Amino acid sequence: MSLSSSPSSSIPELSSSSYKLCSFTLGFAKSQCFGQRNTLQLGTYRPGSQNQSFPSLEHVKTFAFSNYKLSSMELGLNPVTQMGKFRVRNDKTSLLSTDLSRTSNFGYKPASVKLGYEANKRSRDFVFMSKSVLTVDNMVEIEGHGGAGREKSYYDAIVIGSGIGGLVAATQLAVKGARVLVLEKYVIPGGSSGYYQREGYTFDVGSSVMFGFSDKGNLNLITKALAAVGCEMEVIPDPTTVHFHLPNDLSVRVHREYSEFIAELTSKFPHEKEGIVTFYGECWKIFNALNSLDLKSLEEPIYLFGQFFQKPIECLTLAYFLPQNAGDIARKYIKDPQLLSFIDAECFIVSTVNALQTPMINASMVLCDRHFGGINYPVGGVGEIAKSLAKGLVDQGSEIFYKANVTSIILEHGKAVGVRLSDGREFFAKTIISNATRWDTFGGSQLGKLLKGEKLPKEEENFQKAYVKAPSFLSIHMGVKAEVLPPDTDCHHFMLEDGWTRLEEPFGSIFLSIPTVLDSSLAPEGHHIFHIFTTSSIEDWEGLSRKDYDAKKERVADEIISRLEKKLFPGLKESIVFKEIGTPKTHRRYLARDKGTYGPKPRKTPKGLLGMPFNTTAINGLYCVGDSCFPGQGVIAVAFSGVMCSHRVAADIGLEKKSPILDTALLRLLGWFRTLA
Ligand SMILES: NC(=O)c1ccc[n+]([C@@H]2O[C@H](COP(=O)([O-])OP(=O)(O)OC[C@H]3O[C@@H](n4cnc5c(N)ncnc54)[C@H](O)[C@@H]3O)[C@@H](O)[C@H]2O)c1
Ligand SMILES: CC(C)=CCC/C(C)=C/C=C/C(C)=C/C=C/C(C)=C/C=C/C=C(C)/C=C/C=C(C)/C=C/C=C(\C)CCC=C(C)C
Repeated sequence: MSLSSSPSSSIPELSSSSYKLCSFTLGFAKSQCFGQRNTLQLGTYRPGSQNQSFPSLEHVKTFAFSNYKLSSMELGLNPVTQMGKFRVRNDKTSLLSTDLSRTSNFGYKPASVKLGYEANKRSRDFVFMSKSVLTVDNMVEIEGHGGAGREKSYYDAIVIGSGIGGLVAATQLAVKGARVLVLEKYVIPGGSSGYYQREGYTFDVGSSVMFGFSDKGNLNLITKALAAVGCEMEVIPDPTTVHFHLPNDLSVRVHREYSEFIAELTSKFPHEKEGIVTFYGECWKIFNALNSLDLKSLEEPIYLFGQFFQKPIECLTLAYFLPQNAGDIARKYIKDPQLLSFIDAECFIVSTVNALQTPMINASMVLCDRHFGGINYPVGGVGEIAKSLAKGLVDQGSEIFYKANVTSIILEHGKAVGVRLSDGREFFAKTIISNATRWDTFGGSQLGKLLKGEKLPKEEENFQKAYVKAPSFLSIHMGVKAEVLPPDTDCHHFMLEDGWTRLEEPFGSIFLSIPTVLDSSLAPEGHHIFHIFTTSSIEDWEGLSRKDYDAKKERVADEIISRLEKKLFPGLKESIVFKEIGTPKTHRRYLARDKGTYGPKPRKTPKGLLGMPFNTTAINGLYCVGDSCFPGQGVIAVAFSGVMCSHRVAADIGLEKKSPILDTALLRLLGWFRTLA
């Protein structure tokens, strides 16, 4: 695919040749960092270079494969983080042996793969135990070289939680040379980007739509985060980001090719052709500006001023759009109410609010990345990303403990210095990074406050005034017989059949992902996965007896499935062979998120992203990362939050340049900006 990403061009030029990434899907193991599910064998960690900067040819891993074609695999490579060389070998350092010889609808047919692995990062030898295979059934409690008896170790940073935000912050710090400890309450990494397995199915816990996961540009933050710790993953390109099924029988496919998407949308709204091209063109202006920057912490003045100096036009473009929302900009160019509702739906699927409440920068990021780098699905499921990051972290000499429930943050003279676990263990570090939501970190509700006895800082009070918890989800994970899928069914669907007013109502719109359309290895032969979700608030599920709760789950799920059956998949109910229903209470329990919230949503119309807090907090030594930080919800968004957080923390612990005077001035200025939102 050739897309012009020139920062100055407002619309990319698109070639008709589409899926360059297709060639990635032939004959690879899932992740070149982490092992194949259930098949990881013992391997030896070899001593070597002490270089702790970003991986280079000298100190990244060497992989061995057999029976595959490698040439076009570029994911995870970028000018800064070259992945080293690949060579065929077959010796006892091999970690994987797997046969993935099944074919998906999208032509994915991996060959039999043998992956060898040899790393040279730290001076110590250690052996990967077979327990590093992370499945829910075969869980890990501690990864790395530490464990019991090391509780008083003094780390550079402790990260509470291993969502993608926490893992990116941790891995980025580790490659800068920091010694990091990640403490995860659950038994596997990933949080809402985790997975679970049942009866031969591998289900993604949350969304299967991965932005920022391509081999292009600067905004492929997930690819870059993996590459930084020497991992690259096999991906399957998704030809359609989402297929919308909307009121008045409006059906729109968001094709990977931008020109095809624009052609389809203008064919439905020919009278709005100019408005469509101009609105999406504004999005490209922002995307191209973002894509031209070297993304780091906006709270670090040396970097920020440096970017303004090097890319003044791009930075001013971003500063101009920072306080604006997508709906206002759409209304400048588009008048048709149905088309404006379509833009609402475009924004809703990534922000859970309409376009008038969605920051223009966030909308632009997703509305363009899906055509620029495209949406790519990781072979083996979304859970592979977190597993690879966790493995990469350990490879850097840092640690991750599972079943480690942090119940409080320890303060000394007002500074965060450590954490206490529910089993009484305490760990100490120079800095503490919380990947729990800001509500779970600071309180504001009765649940899970990590800063016990502390008064809510003014900044957090302001955050809670500006943002409320978005509702959670009802999710239905199903295994269905393959025959129920009409030919050429897309992977992701968004359905709102009755009327636009139901868009934001609980159970109003339905999200459906069928990841087995892309990767058939996730389900038993002849079957597909249906992952259905719809917004739902925890209040709807509280105060019920167990019997009533179970009955309500079945009833509500049955209604949702009936709607899908009626509109899209005749015979769906008959085809179900496995079904598991999760409510907001399930999300609260497994993701440790207050009310099971999907993330923050603005209480009223926001000033774009202006009011979103960054990573520093009012507590010295305490940082937040994840979706209650700038720029908000979404896997790529929290990955950016992780990148920003690691840069700010690295500067504060002396691993990056810093200027205390400029720091004070910038942090004050940013705090003042937030009060304007
Ligand atoms: N539902 C979806 O469609 C979906 C799917 C995947 C990802 N996402 C995105 O991921 C974003 C969230 O990512 P994130 O990185 O902010 O966080 P996250 O919620 O995914 O992960 C946080 C992790 O911290 C752990 N944790 C919380 N409190 C803890 C404690 N006290 N002690 C130890 N561990 C604790 C949790 O168990 C969890 O693993 C969401 O905004 C969402 O957009 C959404
Ligand atoms: C500092 C100041 C004040 C100023 C200055 C200026 C500047 C320089 C600025 C800058 C800025 C920046 C860099 C920014 C950045 C941003 C970003 C990166 C953003 C991002 C975002 C992202 C997002 C939001 C994403 C999201 C996503 C999501 C949520 C997704 C989801 C999905 C789903 C749910 C799926 C669906 C499904 C179906 C349909 C089935």
